[in-house]
Amino acid sequence: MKVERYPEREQWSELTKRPVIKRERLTEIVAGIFDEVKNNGDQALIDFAKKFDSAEINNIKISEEEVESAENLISEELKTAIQDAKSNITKFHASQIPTVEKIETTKGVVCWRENRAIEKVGIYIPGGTAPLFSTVLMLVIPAQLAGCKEIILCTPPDKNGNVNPAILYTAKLCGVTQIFKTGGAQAIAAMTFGTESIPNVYKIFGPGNQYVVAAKEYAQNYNIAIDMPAGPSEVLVIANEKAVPEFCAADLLSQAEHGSDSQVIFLSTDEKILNETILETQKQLEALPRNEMAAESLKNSHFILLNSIDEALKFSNLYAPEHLILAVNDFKNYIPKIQNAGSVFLGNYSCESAGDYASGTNHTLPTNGFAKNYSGVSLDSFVKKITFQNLSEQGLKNLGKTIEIMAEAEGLFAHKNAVSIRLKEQNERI
Ligand SMILES: NC(=O)c1ccc[n+]([C@@H]2O[C@H](COP(=O)([O-])OP(=O)(O)OC[C@H]3O[C@@H](n4cnc5c(N)ncnc54)[C@H](O)[C@@H]3O)[C@@H](O)[C@H]2O)c1
Ligand SMILES: N[C@H](CO)Cc1c[nH]c[nH+]1
Ligand SMILES: [Zn+2]
Repeated sequence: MKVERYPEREQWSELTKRPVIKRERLTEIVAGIFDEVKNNGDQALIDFAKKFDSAEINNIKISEEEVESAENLISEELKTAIQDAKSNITKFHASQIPTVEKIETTKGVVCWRENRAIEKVGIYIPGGTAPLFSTVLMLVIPAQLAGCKEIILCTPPDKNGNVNPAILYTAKLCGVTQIFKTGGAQAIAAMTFGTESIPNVYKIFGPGNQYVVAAKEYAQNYNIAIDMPAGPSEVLVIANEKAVPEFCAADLLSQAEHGSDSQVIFLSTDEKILNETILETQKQLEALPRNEMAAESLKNSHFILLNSIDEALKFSNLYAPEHLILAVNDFKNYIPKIQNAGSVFLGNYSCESAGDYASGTNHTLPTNGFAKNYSGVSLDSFVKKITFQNLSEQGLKNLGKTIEIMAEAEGLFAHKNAVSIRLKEQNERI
């Protein structure tokens, strides 16, 4: 845990660096895994499961019986919670279904856009440090609402060769039937090339560790689209004198526990709140079960005292956090100043876990500064938008001259002629 008081602006870029493995090293590892999967298909996935997950598996595809029996392995309480979360996530994402609007740009010239769902999509569900069945909801619900025809799901096996029953239950609840036991870069490679068991897809979605993120980036060399770089979790909390240190510490730890390469940042304008939050973070860390990861992650994390909330927001926009918590009472005044963030939590009661599980927003979000240029997953991520236009005879007459002049100026006479030939015909007919 590093503490900085009023750092100079020149120090800010150092303070916004994430603890990442060298990109060249990651690409080298991922390229090797892609080659193996391309050449050896399912056998490579079986070998990688042994190497990386310590799992002996024979079949990559999870059988219907395995999926069916998962329902009996989880509590009724958990099933109800998953269904509650599903309902909110569905409500929020259904509200993103666009309506088609036809626009007459010039009299007789009508343009519009229609959505078409991406036909084949691959969903990655992380399973290394925690079985993230909540991510199944976050990805399959918008895929189904968008109308994707084929949705396949890959997730790593545990060391007994099994997949957590909550992942299987949630997948079935959301209507996914093709589930495969493979994780990491090899799962991304399998969805890129296809194997004997796993179909290839057009777009790959889902968060994961640095290997998964690098693999998704690499998959783009093979004409595969991806949602975004959604890597190790991060949160930045901005707190003033009205913040509650216990709440801030709990939020910081909630993201720190995701992995040793997660990063949490605390910015405060109040020395007392800063000091109390540091103490509270230590105290809550000690009381946390399975706290090794959070303890490691806190070593990469910064607690920083700044002069004002405006200054904190400038820092935050430079950092571009996956999650931003504004633990200030007058948060409304600051919303317009937020430029770069994946998802924002306003006020003392908007804990980040709400967005992780059940408020309705999507938790698959850009990390590592990519909130500067990417959005989190939404219904839009699962659709392509096709533009349409219809020009009436009169419409082309109205716009034709403009097109002809521009085409001629670009030296593209065939373009010009496509208009002229029609207008000539029109004139001759009149
Ligand atoms: N940004 C987001 O939206 C978001 C959402 C949820 C989770 N996350 C993040 O997802 C990550 C999940 O990571 P995870 O590790 O728990 O699960 P994971 O499923 O992403 O990765 C596990 C896989 O990593 C591979 N792997 C592990 N060590 C390797 C090595 N040395 N070389 C090559 N491959 C290796 C293995 O194949 C293993 O199956 C966490 O960092 C979490 O913070 C991010
Ligand atoms: N915080 C993660 C995104 O960074 C999502 C998650 C899933 N389960 C718990 N948390
Ligand atoms: Zn989380």
